[in-house]
Amino acid sequence: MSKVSLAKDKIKILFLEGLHQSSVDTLVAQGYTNIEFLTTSLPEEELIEKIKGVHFIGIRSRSQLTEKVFANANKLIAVGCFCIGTNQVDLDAAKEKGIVVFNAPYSNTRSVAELVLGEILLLIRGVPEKSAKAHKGIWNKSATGSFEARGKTLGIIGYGHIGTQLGILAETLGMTVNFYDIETKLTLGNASQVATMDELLATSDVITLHVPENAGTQDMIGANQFAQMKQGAIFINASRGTVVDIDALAKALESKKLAGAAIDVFPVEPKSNNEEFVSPLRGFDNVILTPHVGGSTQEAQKNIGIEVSGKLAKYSDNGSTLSAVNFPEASLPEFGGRSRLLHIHANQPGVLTKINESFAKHNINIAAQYLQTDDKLGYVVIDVETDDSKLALKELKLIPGTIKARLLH
Ligand SMILES: NC(=O)c1ccc[n+]([C@@H]2O[C@H](COP(=O)([O-])OP(=O)(O)OC[C@H]3O[C@@H](n4cnc5c(N)ncnc54)[C@H](O)[C@@H]3O)[C@@H](O)[C@H]2O)c1
Ligand SMILES: O=C(O)[C@H](O)COP(=O)(O)O
Repeated sequence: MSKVSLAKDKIKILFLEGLHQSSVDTLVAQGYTNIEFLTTSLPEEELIEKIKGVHFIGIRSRSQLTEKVFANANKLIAVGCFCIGTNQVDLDAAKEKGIVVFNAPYSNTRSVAELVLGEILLLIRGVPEKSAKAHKGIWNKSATGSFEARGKTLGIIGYGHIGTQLGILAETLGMTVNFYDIETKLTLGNASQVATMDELLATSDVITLHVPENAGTQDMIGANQFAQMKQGAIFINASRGTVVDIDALAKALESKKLAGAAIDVFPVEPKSNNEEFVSPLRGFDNVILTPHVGGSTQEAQKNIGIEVSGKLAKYSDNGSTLSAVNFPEASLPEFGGRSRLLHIHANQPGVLTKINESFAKHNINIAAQYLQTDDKLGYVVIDVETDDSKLALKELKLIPGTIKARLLH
């Protein structure tokens, strides 16, 4: 058989944003050695040039994979988001081109929960302000505005992986944990779900956000919501910058409605460590500002590298799309001595029948076949004898509705 599948060392991989070394090691250990590694994100125009000819791209939260970028991604097979959030990727545009997107849904959960827990303890004691004063030579030994976390109420908005883990940790400090979520959630520990966000805002001593960025969460906390909070409440956002109206937050701090805040994410974030951080929140001594480092621990980054590179390698090696965020999920067995073909098509009636008719016509024996669909896409995986694979690929490409057809091996 002449070789029509791509050798592993010909598969071009582009990693942006300084991924952990484990991301590279995991792929190299599986034979994928053609990796370009950049430490920064790229502006759209540069990315458009750079992505041409790339088969796999790995990013974190800063790289914007827009429709325009995907339109120029002539060889792209899959995207690895080496983080939780996938809002930086136009998932529909990727899907329309048959490009699978993976992420790491849990690997940095604990790191964010620990950071927020630490911030709660520091803010409730007024430590950031006292520390800032001490640095200026001001000795402010006083218990005014300084409290224990024990017995206080933590209000969590978004009770998902991070929110639940934080809730458990906060309970060990003796905090009462309430949460608001648009879904009815199984509560962990002694947490209580409240019916409305207004109720949560009005009853919490500390409010922390753990929602994703989407149309429903855009500016969900603004002047109206700050007005409903308790006088002297503490506010934390380590979710996404677009969730909070940052000018309204600055006003709530200026007016002393809030006793303090910790903010890790911003509506506009510097593209690299060389760019200045500009924000109306600079200069408040009672505000902890961190440069989007909620998930930036050695443990999280190492695990994310192994997890997401592992998913990319598995998709490349055997077609598994398990835990893809924009694609029908298929968990597939190994294909032994045969060849495996992948066929991604628009989910319209009759595609599988046409494939099977075409293979029958050409006497291509199907050893195994798997089909997964969602509202837009159909994903068929077919194992055939290696001698038939080249013809099978040619026939697959002719099926109406085909978005991508590939021979894995
Ligand atoms: N600062 C960081 O470095 C960092 C690290 C990891 C994750 N994040 C952000 O944190 C977010 C949450 O992470 P997660 O793993 O807990 O996600 P998750 O998907 O497990 O949980 C999100 C929860 O928010 C709820 N939700 C969605 N819309 C809501 C709304 N309008 N009101 C109330 N609840 C709503 C969902 O039902 C879900 O329970 C991520 O989407 C990501 O953007 C930031
Ligand atoms: O979505 C996430 O996991 C966090 O926002 C972390 O993003 P980062 O990898 O860019 O730090």
